Order: sequence, then structure tokens, then C-alpha cells
Amino acid sequence: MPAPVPVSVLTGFLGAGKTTLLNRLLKLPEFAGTAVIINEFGDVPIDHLLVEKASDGIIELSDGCLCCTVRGELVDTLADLADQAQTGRLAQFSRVVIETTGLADPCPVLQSIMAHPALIAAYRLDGVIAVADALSGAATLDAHEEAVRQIAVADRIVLTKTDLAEPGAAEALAARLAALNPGAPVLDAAAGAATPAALLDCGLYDPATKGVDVERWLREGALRDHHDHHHHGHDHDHEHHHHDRHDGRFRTFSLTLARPLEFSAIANFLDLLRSTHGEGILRMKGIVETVEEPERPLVVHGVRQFLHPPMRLPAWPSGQRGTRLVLITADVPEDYVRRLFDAFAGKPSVDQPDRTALEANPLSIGGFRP
Ligand SMILES: Nc1nc2c(ncn2[C@@H]2O[C@H](COP(=O)(O)OP(=O)(O)OP(=O)(O)O)[C@@H](O)[C@H]2O)c(=O)[nH]1
Repeated sequence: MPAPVPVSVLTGFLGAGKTTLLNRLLKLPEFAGTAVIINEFGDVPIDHLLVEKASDGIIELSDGCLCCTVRGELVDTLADLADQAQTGRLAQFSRVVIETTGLADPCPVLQSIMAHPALIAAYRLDGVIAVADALSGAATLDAHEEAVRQIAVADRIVLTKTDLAEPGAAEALAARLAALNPGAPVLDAAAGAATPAALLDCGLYDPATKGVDVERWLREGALRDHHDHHHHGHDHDHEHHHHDRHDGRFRTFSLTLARPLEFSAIANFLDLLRSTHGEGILRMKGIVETVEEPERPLVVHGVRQFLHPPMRLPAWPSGQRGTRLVLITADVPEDYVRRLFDAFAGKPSVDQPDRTALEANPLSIGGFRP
């Protein structure tokens, strides 16, 4: 089996600058052999579309890229691409970029790549790139929950039109984006920061070292730094009051445990979390030290109710062991998740049901929503 092809999902609101960014990136050598899937043709054509049209919705590009609209299901398109490449009907591609329509919630796309049985062997999610423009980004975030969602689930955020924005506007938006999603670096396109090196390879696997890079994948350190910064002499809540009704609903936080967990404890924790708050788990990723195989970390990765089949790494890639989970959530009480995790981790606490009680009756912990 060939190695799974990395997929980048390019999202961002209408007119934010997705196509402009993509056009620029596709000219770079790092993007050679990229298959581009656009789920809607916008008003601004991709430069490369000066091409002949091949059968079944796939358009082959003169420079070896290929590009298609998603006429049917995204899953069918991706499965078909993989099939054609495997049977030699199509040149093997090294990367896929999916540009979502501006209005889309990217989670279903991530869910397909991560959890659809027809795709998990052929593809791996590399990362979500969200584009926000400095001119109208703040107003867009105020008006549209989808825009906030796109930022919240991103691995990288590209700030566009900073050259057109009023003085201070770009900085204010960048700060708001960082508060919404502390784990994602904000890259200024006009300043040349949106480079392939900055945008690609956000996944667990690092092609440069041919190893895994947990720190870069989880970016838990960035999360912690942001949290610390905002809790030392800085009133976080005060900051939130200035934002609109959407921002405060989205939270990114991490759960950690410095000793091994039984596999069944983590499995039941995730099951319970998914069944009580699945819709609100926009993304979840992490690495777990299990009692059963402490030398081989378990990698968990999911979107909403859907989990990528958990896999084991051959060894701990960095010195730090234990369990680290990063969750990006919408309308999920952080306190509930923490108490649930503590119960399964066996952390004693007054007036809290323990794991046995929870497995018998999930309602015994407050915060459950059907
Ligand atoms: N000055 C400036 N203009 C930009 C920048 N990025 C994008 N634009 C312009 O903004 C407009 C919209 O950009 P697109 O790339 O079409 O945006 P999009 O997100 O693909 O839009 P949809 O396909 O409608 O969702 C175009 O006229 C671009 O030329 C930037 O960084 N600076």
C-alpha cells in the first residue's frame, strides 16, 4: 500500500482570499503534484483552469496538478482519485488540497477524511488552513458562527488584506484569532509569512525527519503559554465581553495525566464524551500512555462523534510520556469534561462519582446533555 496522501483543508469566509492564496501556492515547487478539489467554483477562477476537461468531473491541469469540483460526494471524489492513481489511470499525486466553500462548516470534511472507511487507508489529514481577512474579518466573525468555527478548528490561520486594513485593525483581529484558537499560528500573507513550510505538514508525521512530531501536532505548549499569559494580571473574561456572542462558545483546552491509563478507561472516557457532547467536539487529538503497552503510545484523533481508528506508535518520540489530549469544543462545559476525565483517570475528588459509578450511570456527573 502506498503511504497515505496528506490532505490540507483550506477554509475561510467568502472573499477572504482562499483562491488568491491557493493560486500563489500552487506555483511553488512544494505544491508540485497536488490534487486540488474545490467544492464550488467561485467568481475568481483558479489560474490553472485553462485546461482540458477529462471524464467524470476531473479536470487535468497542464502543469500536472489536477483539479475537480465536488459534484457528488466528497468521499466519492477522493475515493475515485485514489483508485485512479492506484490503477495507473492518473498520475500519482503527492498531496491534496480541498478548498471549501466560504459558508461551509469544515468539520464534515475533516470527518470524512479521518473516519470514512473508504478513505482512511489512502489519506491522512495534514491540517486545516483558515483564511481570515483583516478588512472584514472582525465583522464576519461577529455575524457568522460558521466563520468562528472555521477559525476554531484550524491548524494554521492566514491573515489576508493586511495591506488594505486600517492601522491597528490587523493587530486587533490577529489577537482575537489567537484568543479563539491559541494553538494555531497566525500568518500574515502580505508580509510573506504564509509559506509552504509554515502551512504544510501540520500532521503527526514529519516528512523532514521521517518520524513523528507530537509537539508540533498537538501544539499544546502554545495553548499553555496563551493560557498562562491571560491568567497573569490580565482579565480574560473582560476580554471576552468585548466580543460577540459566538467567540465565547468555542474553547480549546488540554487534559493531561502523568501516569499510564488503562485502555478501557480512555476508551470509555472518549465514548462517554462522544455520546454526551459529540456534536460539540470540533476536534480532538492526543497521545495516551496505556497500562497495557506503556512503551507504545496510543494516538487518538477525532472530529465530533467520529474517531480515527486509534493507532500505536512504535515508541515515545520525545522524552515526555503520559497522556495529553487537546480538545477544540463548541458549547461544551470544560468543567464537565475535566471532571469526566478525572473520574476515568481515577483522580480522587470530593462529591464526584468515580469511574464505576459513571459507567453505570453517565447522568451521575453534572453537565450531561442528551
Ligand atoms: N490587497 C489584497 N487583496 C487581496 C488579498 N487577498 C485576497 N485579495 C483580493 O480579495 C478578493 C477575494 O479573494 P479570493 O481569493 O477570490 O477570495 P476567496 O476566499 O477565494 O473567495 P470565495 O471563492 O468567494 O469564497 C480578490 O479580489 C483578491 O484579489 C491580500 O492579501 N491583499
